[in-house]
Amino acid sequence: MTTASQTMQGLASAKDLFALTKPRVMSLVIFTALCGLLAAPGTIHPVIGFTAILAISLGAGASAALNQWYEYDIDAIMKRTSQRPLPAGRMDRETALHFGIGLSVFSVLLMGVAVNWFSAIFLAFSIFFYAVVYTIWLKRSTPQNIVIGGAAGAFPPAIGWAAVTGDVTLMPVLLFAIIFFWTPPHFWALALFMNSDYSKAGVPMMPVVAGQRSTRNQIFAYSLILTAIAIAPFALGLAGSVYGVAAIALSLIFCLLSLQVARSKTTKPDEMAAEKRLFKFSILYLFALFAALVADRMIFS
Ligand code: HEM
Ligand SMILES: CC(C)=CCC/C(C)=C/CC/C(C)=C/COP(=O)(O)OP(=O)(O)O
Repeated sequence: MTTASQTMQGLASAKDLFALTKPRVMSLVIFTALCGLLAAPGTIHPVIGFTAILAISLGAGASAALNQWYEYDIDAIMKRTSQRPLPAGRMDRETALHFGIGLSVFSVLLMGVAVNWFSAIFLAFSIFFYAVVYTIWLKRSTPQNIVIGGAAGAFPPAIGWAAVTGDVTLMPVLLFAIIFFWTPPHFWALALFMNSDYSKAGVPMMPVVAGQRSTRNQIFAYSLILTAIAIAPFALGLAGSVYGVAAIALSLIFCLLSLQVARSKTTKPDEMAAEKRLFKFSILYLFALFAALVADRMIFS
């Protein structure tokens, strides 16, 4: 007979399995994939489209579980991550590994069988990139970890696109590039005010290795590149004026906030209002830019 406490434990581990998928971060990953799918030319049956997004969501969640399986040691050291299921001792590593591998295989097979094998291979590559290239290889070895490894988070819109068309053209490459160049300002803004966590854990994030001044300048440089790429779809005639206006306005705010970060001299996390503002806005930026792309497609097609 199942006791009340066993039922509670069962529920708690289901909650922890869900937590292992980093649902809040992945919500934006999934949204960009959905926008890639909706912005692609051609049509997809709604059930197949839904299945593609489900497969991407499961694959992204699986890669996050594998990330935490490997990182249980540094997650235990950092205050922000210390309450995750593994470092908090609510789940063993083997469970996380089996969950991550099982879900990865299922998501790729689902994509291949129900949608197309090009998208499935693309999804498998993204999972590999986040779990192995970023987490196992780069994160602990170079301050360029999030620049190169961040590519994993930039693939989903192109996977969504490929689910419809079966290929990748210039537009999904630009969508990839937008997220690729967005990731350093998004993450380094946070790394500036979370610097002590990363240095304590010995993770060579940019502010730890190159210092705050260099990181602030690089944030601004990446914001300028991001602006050029975000406007490119409009400038090249691949998106209409709704997207164009949104891209210009959002990127202008992004650059202004980055400039404030670049000009700030504070080294105290409590005083890093500009950095916190940029981090928060980075999330709104990507949501709004991709929403504008879909709105643009709906209006102009
Ligand atoms: C290597 C690349 C990236 C790194 C290192 C990174 C790191 C982080 C960290 C440390 C946080 C704060 C804590 C947390 O909620 O876990 C965060 C928050 C967030 N990230 Fe990223 N991120 C990256 C790429 C991305 C990408 C590609 C997306 C989506 C397209 C994204 C979306 C978000 C969202 C939505 C949040 C806020 C979560 C919340 O509200 O709690 N991130 N990111
Ligand atoms: C389809 C597919 C496979 C998508 C993957 C999407 C992806 C790579 C997102 C990366 C975002 C993310 C959770 C970064 C956290 O970095 P971290 O792990 O260094 O952060 P932490 O310090 O919070 O653990």
